[in-house]
Amino acid sequence: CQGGGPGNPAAQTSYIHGMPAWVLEDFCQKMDCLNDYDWMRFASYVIIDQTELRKIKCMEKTGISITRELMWWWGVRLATVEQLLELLQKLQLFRAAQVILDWRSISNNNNDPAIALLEPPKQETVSLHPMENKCKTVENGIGPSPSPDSTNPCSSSTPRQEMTTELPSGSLLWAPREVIDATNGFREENRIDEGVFANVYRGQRHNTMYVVKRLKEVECTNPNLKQRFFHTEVQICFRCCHHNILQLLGFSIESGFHCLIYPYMLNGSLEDRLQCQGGSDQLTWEKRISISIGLIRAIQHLHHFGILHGNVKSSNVLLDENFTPKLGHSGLRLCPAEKKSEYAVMKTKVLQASLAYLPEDVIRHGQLTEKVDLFGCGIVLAEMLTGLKAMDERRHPIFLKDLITDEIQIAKALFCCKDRAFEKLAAKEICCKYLDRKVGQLPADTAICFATAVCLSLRKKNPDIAEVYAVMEMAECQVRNGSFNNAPEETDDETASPTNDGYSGGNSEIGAMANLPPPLIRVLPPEMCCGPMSRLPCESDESSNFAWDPTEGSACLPQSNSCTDPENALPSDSRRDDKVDSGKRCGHQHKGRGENVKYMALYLCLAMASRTQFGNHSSNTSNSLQGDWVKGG
Ligand SMILES: Nc1ncnc2c1ncn2[C@@H]1O[C@H](COP(=O)(O)OP(=O)(O)OP(=O)(O)O)[C@@H](O)[C@H]1O
Repeated sequence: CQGGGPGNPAAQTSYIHGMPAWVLEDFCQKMDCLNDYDWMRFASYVIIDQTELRKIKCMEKTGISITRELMWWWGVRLATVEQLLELLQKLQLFRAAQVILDWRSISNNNNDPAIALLEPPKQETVSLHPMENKCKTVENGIGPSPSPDSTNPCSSSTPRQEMTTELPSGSLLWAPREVIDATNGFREENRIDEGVFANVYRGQRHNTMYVVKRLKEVECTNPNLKQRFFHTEVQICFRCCHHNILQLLGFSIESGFHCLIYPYMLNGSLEDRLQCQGGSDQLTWEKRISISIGLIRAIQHLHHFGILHGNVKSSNVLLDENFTPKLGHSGLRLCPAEKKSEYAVMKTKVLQASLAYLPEDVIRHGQLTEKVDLFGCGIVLAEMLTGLKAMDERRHPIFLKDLITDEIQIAKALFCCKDRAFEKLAAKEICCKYLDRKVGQLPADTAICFATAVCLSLRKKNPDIAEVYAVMEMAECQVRNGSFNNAPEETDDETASPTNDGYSGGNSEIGAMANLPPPLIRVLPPEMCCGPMSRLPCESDESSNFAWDPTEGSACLPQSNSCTDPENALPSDSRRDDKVDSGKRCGHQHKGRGENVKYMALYLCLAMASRTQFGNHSSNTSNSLQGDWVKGG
């Protein structure tokens, strides 16, 4: 907003979206006071599509300023202030026009022809009767006559009261009775789940399945909070019409219950499908990649409209019958939680539920930015890539985000800080160690693309969703163009050779990845596997090159062989069970992140040795280190 305040010049601002907030506020107030007829008449010039218009009009029931919504709709379509003034003039809505004129006059920009055309009214009185208003102004000669179209109410002697507050049938506003009928009176059998803020019920109406989210009574001192949450949710839903965003089909706000009605997504949540809840099949790699792309698109769309989601997590990604992802939403995250104490309870709940998807700084400062959504998206992508839960109390570390960020940190420490290539290295490491082996084979370059997208999403500084999208698109392209076996692998004896493993990617980004040194873990001595860094895979055969084997998912196998502790010998099929738990099996509790740092220096040395091996380092120390390690291994 260029205006910013009443004293600021506004001459350059010609788009509606550039109007200062105080002007818009005043304008909306004036417009919202209009009777239905006048308002609808104005709105129908702005939005021709009746469905769109109905959606906005519907929001009036929730207490939202419908003019603001209308202006938003028009504003994002780059409507100009001149167009708005012209329309106001045509419809003789002088009070509202005056607000804009006053603002424009501050900037001494009265040369504008659109403004010159519009004479402010001398005595405008707003009648509750639509016709009265219209005819009076014309009779008084205030302003030019509206265009003589057939719908002009003043052209007819009989006032037409076609505008009513009643919505056409199929309204988004459900009567409480309809909601109760659809959910069998909110019967327990219809309840799908209990979210943090709402109970979720399955419902049926006219042979269509719905999901009814009934908001819980929130333990909060502010009675308006629920109302506000509801409004935000409705606002987001109406503003965000996108293939990958869950559509709001209706709402009900009467009789003490607030319900939001959505389409029923046949395949439930992504979280449930990744964990094969109810015995569902594993999601194939194709599906996982296309879900990732859909999710990124949804977030991009929201951000494009200036909306932050704040609650991106796999349980909020719903899958329809074709496994098309639909991002569900929770407007609560839009509450300025840091400001008011009454949000405290909710804030705590939000954090508890979403810790696994939030970056550290947000947990500490509670500031919601676009970065937060991308971070959450990155964790969802990581869940799909690894098949690991975002939070697992039986695992160390509990949070998947820590697992991934540790890898990124380690890779970052190895490279010069400014070198972006560390993300590619981290991606490779992540694939080696944590790629979901239950799903079947995934070409190495595709897997690394996937993992790179995860790393890019978790960037601390300037993460770029477009970059994440581009990398995932690359992965999708590879999947579409190449054929690979997606069936879960039964045996683990097929090891890809470096020549046919997909690393020869030519000039592409993937090709660039191919030039990276193989995972650093290959130079770890076996005893390290049982040491505090036992979470890092190790390789017992020092003479072998790194060979990508998606069926194994790790270059360090067989882990049991390389451990000096015989108790750690695991049957091959139980190895993957919980890779991150391997330290425990080795008789060592996995160390916390702080402890990891202690070993970072050691790991760094190893890494330097590895880089030397690939011609990146010429230090003697490193050379000798490398020699020692390789010999030692
Ligand atoms: N439209 C839908 N179709 C099918 N299942 C749904 C739908 N919406 C929600 N669910 C199911 O209900 C669960 C709970 O949804 P809900 O969005 O209320 O809670 P949540 O995402 O776990 O938490 P939060 O309240 O923080 O968003 C989902 O994980 C999903 O399994």
